Amino acid sequence: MTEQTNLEHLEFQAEVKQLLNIVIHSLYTDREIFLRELISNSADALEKLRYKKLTQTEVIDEDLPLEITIELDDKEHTLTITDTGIGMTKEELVENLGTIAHSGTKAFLKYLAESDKKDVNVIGQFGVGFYSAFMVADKVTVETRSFAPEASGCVWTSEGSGSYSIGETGPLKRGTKITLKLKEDAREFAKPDVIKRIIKQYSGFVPFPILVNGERVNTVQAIWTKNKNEVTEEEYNEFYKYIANAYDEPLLRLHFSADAPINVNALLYVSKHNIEKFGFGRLEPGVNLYCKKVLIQPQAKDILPEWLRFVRGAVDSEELPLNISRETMQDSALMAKLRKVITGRFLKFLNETAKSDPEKYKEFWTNFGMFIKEGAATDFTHRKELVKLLRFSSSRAEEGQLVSLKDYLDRMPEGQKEIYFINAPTKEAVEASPYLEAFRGQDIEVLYTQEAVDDYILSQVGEYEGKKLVSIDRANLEIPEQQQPEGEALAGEELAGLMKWLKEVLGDKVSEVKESKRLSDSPVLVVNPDDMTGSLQRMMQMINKDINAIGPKVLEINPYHPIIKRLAQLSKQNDSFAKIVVEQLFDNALIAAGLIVDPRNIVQRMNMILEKAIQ
Ligand SMILES: Nc1ncnc2c1ncn2[C@@H]1O[C@H](COP(=O)(O)OP(=O)(O)OP(=O)(O)O)[C@@H](O)[C@H]1O
Repeated sequence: MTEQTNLEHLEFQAEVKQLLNIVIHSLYTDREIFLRELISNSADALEKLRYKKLTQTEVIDEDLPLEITIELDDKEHTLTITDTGIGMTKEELVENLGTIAHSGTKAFLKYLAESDKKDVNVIGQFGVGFYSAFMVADKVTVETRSFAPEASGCVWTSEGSGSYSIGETGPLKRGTKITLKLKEDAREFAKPDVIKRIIKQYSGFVPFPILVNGERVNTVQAIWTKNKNEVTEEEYNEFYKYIANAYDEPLLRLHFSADAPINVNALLYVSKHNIEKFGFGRLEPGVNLYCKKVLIQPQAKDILPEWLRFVRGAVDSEELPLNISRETMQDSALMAKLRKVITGRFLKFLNETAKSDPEKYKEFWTNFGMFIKEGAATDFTHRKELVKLLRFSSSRAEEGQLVSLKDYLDRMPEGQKEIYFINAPTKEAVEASPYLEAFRGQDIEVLYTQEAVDDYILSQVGEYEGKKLVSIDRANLEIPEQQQPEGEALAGEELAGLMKWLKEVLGDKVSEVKESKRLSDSPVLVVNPDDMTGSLQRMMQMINKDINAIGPKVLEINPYHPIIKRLAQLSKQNDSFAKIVVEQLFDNALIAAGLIVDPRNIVQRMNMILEKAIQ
């Protein structure tokens, strides 16, 4: 090791410390994945260097071969991995390996806190793979020299506990060398046979030579250009592990080739985990673009629409020019054609999976449904296909069962003209709400949407197979009339008088008060005079931080309900307590609609009502 000067001791950022603590003290099932993480970092560094050379940036040690070498010393118990990649400057070292917590650090900690499996092995997918070295080493030394001609060599060392030191060093060749002093219980990782096996298992597809004690161990195979029957299940899984930086098997896989309208070979995967859900930030696209097996662009942005950024894999087309630049790629007609073919094929594949393996599709939907919704909300071109992939809970579905629009249509009674939905963050809440009363009585199915985006999509789509999609919190809902409840209803002038008085008491909060044809048990209900469903309004309340940002409602009243009948009497004297009751009824109805209501008013009013009740 070279000599170090100007050594500085620095503390790891708090979340990095926490992460290291977990990594060091966890029990692992697959700690050998540390090697894949380090190799993958080296391969990235080499890829970046290759691109620099391609774009004519000046790099030092230009003739160094692009490769990864691993030296094992079974006596000293060390493993050293060296690459001739892009290297790091001192500032980059500090930023990348210590002081700054990347979004992945937080997301990984959150994942560990929330996941039942407490699976440290997924570390690579959170972009903090380097730290996995501390699973097997009690000391890690990084010597590195950036490609930039003016940079100098630097050394970083740490024992993983709290701090690291960093300093400059004598002349180094371009690239990065990482030395692991292996823990006593990890000494097997200095044995060539063990290391060669791990490389074959996880890193067989790394597109740069990997040499172990001088012997080349990986042979790059472009399995995506082969016929399906020439590729084994194992090879598929290995390639996935390489391309997705994963340690487990994929959830879904699609391998296809086509000649028209464009030549393409594609091998695409969906992982089992969706790390964007854990606050990782936006996933980066994960499909590499090749031309005749030569990598043209890693993680190509334009090969798939944004909302398919969770897909991992390889796309190869003979028709792409080798020297295509990122800029020309963006607006090339060729890329647009490729994107169309691949997206169409992938959507078809998802639909087929939903039919042939509903359980698997459900798992996909639970983890990745958010991307399908994003697509349905933003991608007009593919909306029709995406809508078929949407799933909902429903008034007819059992707990955990999911329903598609097609399922709904298939069992809809003859004569029903519309498809009904209501926003329901939870099934329990909506099933206790007044909106369902009329539907329950008539056994008409209602789909439950979960998020505002669902309502947005359904209102944008407007109809499915010729049937209008209607939110049941709309004012002008045409449902068959309810069977009349028993007893006498308020009617005629008394009813008209009450409605007029209610409008006066509630003022601008309501645009209209009318007799309800859909209530059986509840006294009142608020409905929306326009297309803004309750969930969209709730979103507006949150965005504007204003609970009044909901616009006027239509108040429907149940003329059979005792509260309504009693109010009719009290309204004649313009009773002040009755007004309080009305305000409270209205707020109760807003709560039933899932809207946010000022709790202070409610509590104050409730206390007044209680006081009166126990007099
Ligand atoms: N061999 C290397 N050469 C150059 N830079 C490196 C090397 N190893 C790590 N780095 C830098 O350190 C950063 C952090 O590495 P780390 O493995 O923790 O995360 P990552 O590489 O961004 O994500 P992933 O774990 O998914 O590969 C990298 O993004 C890279 O900039």
